[in-house]
Amino acid sequence: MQALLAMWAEKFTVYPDGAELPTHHDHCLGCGPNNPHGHHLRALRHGDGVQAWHTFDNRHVGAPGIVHGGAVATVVDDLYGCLLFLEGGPAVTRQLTIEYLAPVLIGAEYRLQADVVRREGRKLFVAARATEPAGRAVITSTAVFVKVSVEHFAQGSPPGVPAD
Ligand SMILES: CCCCCCCC(=O)SCCNC(=O)CCNC(=O)[C@H](O)C(C)(C)COP(=O)(O)OP(=O)(O)OC[C@H]1O[C@@H](n2cnc3c(N)ncnc32)[C@H](O)[C@@H]1OP(=O)(O)O
Repeated sequence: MQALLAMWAEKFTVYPDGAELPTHHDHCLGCGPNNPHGHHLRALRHGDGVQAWHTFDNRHVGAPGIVHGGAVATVVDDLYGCLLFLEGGPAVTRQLTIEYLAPVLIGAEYRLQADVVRREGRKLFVAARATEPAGRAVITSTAVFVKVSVEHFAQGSPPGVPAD
């Protein structure tokens, strides 16, 4: 676990515009490449924010043909988690809101964008949206993240339980 946390701290560095951002870790539900239930999200720096193109598949279905709202929230939350790589240090979700404006469809590609709206002490106020290729927004979101030290995540590895 300590090695994982040390490796993770190195990910909070400078990324040029357009650069692909790292994953949180291999088994992250949002972006981990080795999580068989995961979304395998890949995010790029886009200006001062992040963007991703994402297609949900049948593992994330809610109503037939339509993505489960919780799966959408997972991806948006993780996209914010990628935005944190541009903020120099980790933070965690304290509040997440999603406006489901139109059904998100299985098999359709969406563009996701997330940006920091403002910083206030330990708090980051962020906003995101997912749009169809033609530009119509299907979801909008806001969230409050609170900055924490890397040690915050050591809570997730109680004695005797492997980190992954
Ligand atoms: C790099 C990370 C990977 C990201 C992966 C994707 C994101 C995630 O899934 S993170 C996992 C889910 N989230 C969590 O597990 C977080 C669980 N919550 C916690 O651990 C704690 O509540 C924590 C650390 C966020 C804050 O704890 P603590 O500092 O004791 O809280 P508290 O002092 O009450 O609130 C912190 C600040 O937020 C403010 N605040 C709290 N709620 C809100 C809100 N809804 N809106 C605005 N501000 C708020 C408080 O007023 C306070 O402000 P200030 O610093 O000015 O006093």
